[in-house]
Amino acid sequence: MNESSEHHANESTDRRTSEPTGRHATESTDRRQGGPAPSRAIEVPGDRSSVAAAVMRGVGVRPAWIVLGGLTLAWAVASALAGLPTLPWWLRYGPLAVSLAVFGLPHGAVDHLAPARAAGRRPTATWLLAVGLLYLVLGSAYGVLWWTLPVASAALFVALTWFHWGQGDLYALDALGARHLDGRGVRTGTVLVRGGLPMLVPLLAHPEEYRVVVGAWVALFGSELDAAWLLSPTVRGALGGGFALVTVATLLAGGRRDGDGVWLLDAGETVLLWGYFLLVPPLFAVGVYFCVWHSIRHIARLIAVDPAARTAFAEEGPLPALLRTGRDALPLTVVSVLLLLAIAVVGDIVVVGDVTVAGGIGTQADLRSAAALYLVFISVLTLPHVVIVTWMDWAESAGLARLVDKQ
Ligand SMILES: CC1=C(/C=C/C(C)=C/C=C/C(C)=C/C=O)C(C)(C)CCC1
Ligand SMILES: [Fe+2]
Repeated sequence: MNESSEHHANESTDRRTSEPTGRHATESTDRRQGGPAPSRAIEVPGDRSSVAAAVMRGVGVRPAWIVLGGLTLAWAVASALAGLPTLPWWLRYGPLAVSLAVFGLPHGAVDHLAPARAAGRRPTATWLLAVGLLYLVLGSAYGVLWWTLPVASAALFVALTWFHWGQGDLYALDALGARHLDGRGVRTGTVLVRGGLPMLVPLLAHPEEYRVVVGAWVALFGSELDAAWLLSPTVRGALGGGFALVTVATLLAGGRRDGDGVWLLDAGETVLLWGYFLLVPPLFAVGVYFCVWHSIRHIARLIAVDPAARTAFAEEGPLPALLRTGRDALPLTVVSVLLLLAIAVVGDIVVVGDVTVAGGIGTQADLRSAAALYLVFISVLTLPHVVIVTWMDWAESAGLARLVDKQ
């Protein structure tokens, strides 16, 4: 039996003995998805849902708490002692730069393998072709939209990220075995709250930086952002008050269903993220969150759906599992970075051979445009990525799928 068919057999064992994130897969799901005959199956240590929960806890949750909790605390102490600290430019843009190679961009660079694995199948050329086509069609459509309607495209990017990052956290809570999310209302609220924390809360406390960042996206296409109304204290106050109400209502609704350990974790994370995004300056805060929170949680999911990485985690621990997934992500991460560089050179954002590049990108304006180009590039990749992740939710009967399927 070659390596990949062996993995495939492992997967079928897991599918029969447990559920994707704990609950809904049955043998009939397996058959519907065309799983192979179970008789050749080889045991993976631990069933799929318990390994998935352990990966999510150890890889997805704990490091995120340490980093974001530490930063929030450090920021609170520093502001109390010395007034509001300002970040040097390299630190402000640092996390975004790091996300090009570590966790951030790579978390989407396994999209060509992940949907097949989530469905309990082996990725084949047909899967790769389908994912490639999806990226080509949706990515170019969004690229054209940026050229024609930059401001609407910027709004769509924030909305899409709100949805996608909320969807990611909902899945993570499911993987941890949440029982308090067993209802449509509380699940919708959770997507809204978890996505709104990184997308709305920075606007409440740091409107000017928010405007500058989004303004730089549309400026790439020769447009200007006229968002004075959105930045006014009245509008921000109303948005913040409304969002705080939704946050409290969602947590209370969950707590009434089941105030167990995962509910406590959910409430703790929600409070942590409120504090983090209120205190820490947006570009840095969102950059760190993107790498350490959203992306690592998705990577934990990627480990759990890949029989080989799951076995590596169960037998050898998190690092070998992360390395396996990292290896899967490497080729398309390299292709994406090269593509981004090519676009930057063609679009005159980064002038290769210029002294400003040799000594680090020169001015603040250059840096701002480079970061804007990177974020617009991410937005184009995010549209198909969201389709893939939503599809995975359905394949695993988790996350968003349980919002629609279940009351
Ligand atoms: C940087 C930044 C923003 C938006 C970032 C976005 C929208 C990032 C999306 C990343 C995605 C979708 C990654 C893939 O999963 C804000 C909040 C507008 C203002 C503050 C700084
Ligand atoms: Fe993602």
